[in-house]
Amino acid sequence: MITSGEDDDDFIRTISDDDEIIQSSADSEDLELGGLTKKTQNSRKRKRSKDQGEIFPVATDGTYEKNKIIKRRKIRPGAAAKDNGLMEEEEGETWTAHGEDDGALDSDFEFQIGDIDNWVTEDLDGWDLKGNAAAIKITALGDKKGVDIDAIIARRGKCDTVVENGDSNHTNSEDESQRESGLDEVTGSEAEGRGIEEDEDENEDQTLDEDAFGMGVADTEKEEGDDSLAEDQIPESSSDEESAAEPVPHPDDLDYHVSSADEMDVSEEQARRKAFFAPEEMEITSKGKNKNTTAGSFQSMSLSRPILRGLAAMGFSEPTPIQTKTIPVALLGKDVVGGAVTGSGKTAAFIIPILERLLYRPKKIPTSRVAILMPTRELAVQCFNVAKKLASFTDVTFCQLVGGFSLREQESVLRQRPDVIMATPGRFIDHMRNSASFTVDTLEILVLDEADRMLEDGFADELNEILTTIPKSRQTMLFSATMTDRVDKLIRVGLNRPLRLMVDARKQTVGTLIQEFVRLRPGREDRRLGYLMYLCQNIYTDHTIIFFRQKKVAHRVRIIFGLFGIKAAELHGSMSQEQRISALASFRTSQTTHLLATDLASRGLDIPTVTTVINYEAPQTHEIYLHRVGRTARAGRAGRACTIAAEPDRKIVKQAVKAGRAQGAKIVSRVIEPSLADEWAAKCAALDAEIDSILDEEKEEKAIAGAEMQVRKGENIMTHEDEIKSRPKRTWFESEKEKLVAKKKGMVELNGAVGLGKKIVGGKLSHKDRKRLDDGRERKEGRVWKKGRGDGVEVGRVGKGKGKDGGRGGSGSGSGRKGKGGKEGGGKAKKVKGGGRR
Ligand SMILES: Nc1ncnc2c1ncn2[C@@H]1O[C@H](COP(=O)(O)OP(=O)(O)OP(=O)(O)O)[C@@H](O)[C@H]1O
Repeated sequence: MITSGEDDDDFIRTISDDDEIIQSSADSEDLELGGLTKKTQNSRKRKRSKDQGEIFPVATDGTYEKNKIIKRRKIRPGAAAKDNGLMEEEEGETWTAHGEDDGALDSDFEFQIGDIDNWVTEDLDGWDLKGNAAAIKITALGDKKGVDIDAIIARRGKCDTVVENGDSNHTNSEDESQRESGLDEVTGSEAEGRGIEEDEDENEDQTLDEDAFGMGVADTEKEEGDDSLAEDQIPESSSDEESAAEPVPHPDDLDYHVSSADEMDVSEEQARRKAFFAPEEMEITSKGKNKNTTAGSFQSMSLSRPILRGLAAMGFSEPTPIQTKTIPVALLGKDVVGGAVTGSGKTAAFIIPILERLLYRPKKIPTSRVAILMPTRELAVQCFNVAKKLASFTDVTFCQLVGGFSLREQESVLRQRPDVIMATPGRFIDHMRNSASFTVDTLEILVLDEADRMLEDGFADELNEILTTIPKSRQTMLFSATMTDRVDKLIRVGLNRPLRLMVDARKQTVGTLIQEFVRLRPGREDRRLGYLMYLCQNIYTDHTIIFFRQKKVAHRVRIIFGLFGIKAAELHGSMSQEQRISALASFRTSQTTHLLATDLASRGLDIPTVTTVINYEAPQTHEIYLHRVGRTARAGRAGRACTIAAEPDRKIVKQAVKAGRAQGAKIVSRVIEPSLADEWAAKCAALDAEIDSILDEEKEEKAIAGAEMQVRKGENIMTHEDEIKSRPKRTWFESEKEKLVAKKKGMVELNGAVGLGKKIVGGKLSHKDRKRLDDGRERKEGRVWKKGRGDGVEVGRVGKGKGKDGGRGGSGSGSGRKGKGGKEGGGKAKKVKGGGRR
């Protein structure tokens, strides 16, 4: 609806602004579009088109219920950036303190990636959903591959290592029979023979409760004492540089921990939520039935033919429950908060309506209209590929802005104004502030995927910055498998009366997942590796992700796997972006059988072939446990999660078992004969010296590679000195100190003060923080102009006068962003909206 006569040419309110749906027929000649007749609309449309304005309709059931006409876009002249192919090189990565982002959100981290095309990464990552190995062209990744640990292992293996490979050459059918034979060998809970105990009937439950570790969830008093003991042990048992923070109950776990006082808070919180969300709050079951809406097929959603063809190409015949709920609402342009268990199709739930809406965009002038933010580079790449596939029969264009890839290549892609931008928040802000070719003024849809993870990483300020900079007339959709209080705060700041669409919100793992626990009795904690080796050599011999709390341990175990001839890949933040992509690709295509990962891989990764997740130790929180085990049993497939648990893991195991039982999940206890684990532990221990030599060799190779990189960097600087000096300094929206404070705050909220104290005292600055501090020093030396809101204000925490909801107040003044040519810009003073968003 047009707000006023004067600005009708500028702005027509969206359906989300007044929540009013105008039912109309597409066939009607006098169709009302936002209060105008079609005829009038068309004439306005032509006028706007002339004026470079845009219309982005909100459609549902094949009809436009209301057109959303956004503010006339002020096209920023494309900067005449000269891309001389120079890339800023980074120092080699080092092991960083625990709790670091694993590099996932490091906007500063940049690699030269050779031939990689940021537009089309299908060749790059080969995440072909059918697992087509031929589609993978990892070799095109350029020369910054990092040190090849496999080559070192192979080289040393030839010289002086002889490792008996045990039973590593199992076929799949052998694995299956091994798993089944375990089931046959149920020996009762007291026995320590190999086998599995099924948690099937009441009596057996009791036996498990008494004996199996973590299963006695009813025995609260006793276990309360045990827990405190376990907590005491945590700092001891994980005291290296990446020591893990003490587990504390997550807000999501409140169901299991609330005291009566807490219950009051919960009900208050529920009341607040009720007041905030749109009244149509919907909860449905996994069967897709809901009294508020009609469950339907994709066809009944009246999606356009190109979208239906894309769905068919993906093999999606019926929508999943979260898709059934989300797509019709998102097509209306409404804000959405979506929650559903892992692997339930949340990605397509927001991609499909976005594509449908984009089909009707004006095409004359390319415009970036959609931004999708997600916590890790891997997820952005994965989402990019899903979207590309779904859009195969459309002309919608995409790009990805993720850390680890060339800023300048991304800038040149942005200049082509792709319709959809998939990004990690850090890199998105970097471009938002520093790339002349990018403006967020035209964005109409914002998606925050895995929002809770983005907040955990201390990126609340970044998200706030984004939410308060993108036009508030946008549609915002937020998704996560878990909802936390921090997510709720974000929702209040960034969303407008969202519809809350929850699917099986209380069932926290999928029904097709079997959860196994292997108990390490007190005194046997140091045999953990032996148990893992036994499992991976005999039971879970392929398609298995193993999660570690510490990168260092993952890497060491990776070497051990290599020495025993197990084809394994690792994935964590101490690897270069190319190594990460290559590792994932090899695992996706079964070139490697095991993926050894940190929690970098715990969220969102969708690898349909994963049959097993092993937790080398329990994660810090129940919430992370849910995400980890959610890497298997996806989209209705079967899967197993096997957690190796010792005393320090008791609390998380207890929560997992209690939650699992509450939802009727299958929980089993696997008993492994101690002598078998001891045997493997001894074999591994015998390799200690060899592993240390391999690590030394790797260190040396890294040092050489680092030195070579510095030489190349020096040469580049000498050759292109003038151009480099003429580049405007990149800016950041908050000071380094503020950034560190925000990060610490995020950690406190997630892990409690104990974990934080350890990290600050013992931890060292991450590469990212170091670089930011360096940048800060540089900025102090010279006057640097920043782009965007508040143009002309010196770098720092500018315009942070927040409204009630965290929106930004104040007004920008002046102008002057240094253009690519190095000239101080004389751009127009830009009006900055006062008050918070909603
Ligand atoms: N309608 C559908 N029919 C069949 N398969 C589907 C459908 N929608 C999605 N899938 C498949 O389900 C799997 C999981 O989807 P997706 O990765 O979007 O889950 P998710 O809910 O985002 O999980 P997570 O919370 O772990 O990120 C993917 O392999 C996807 O191809």
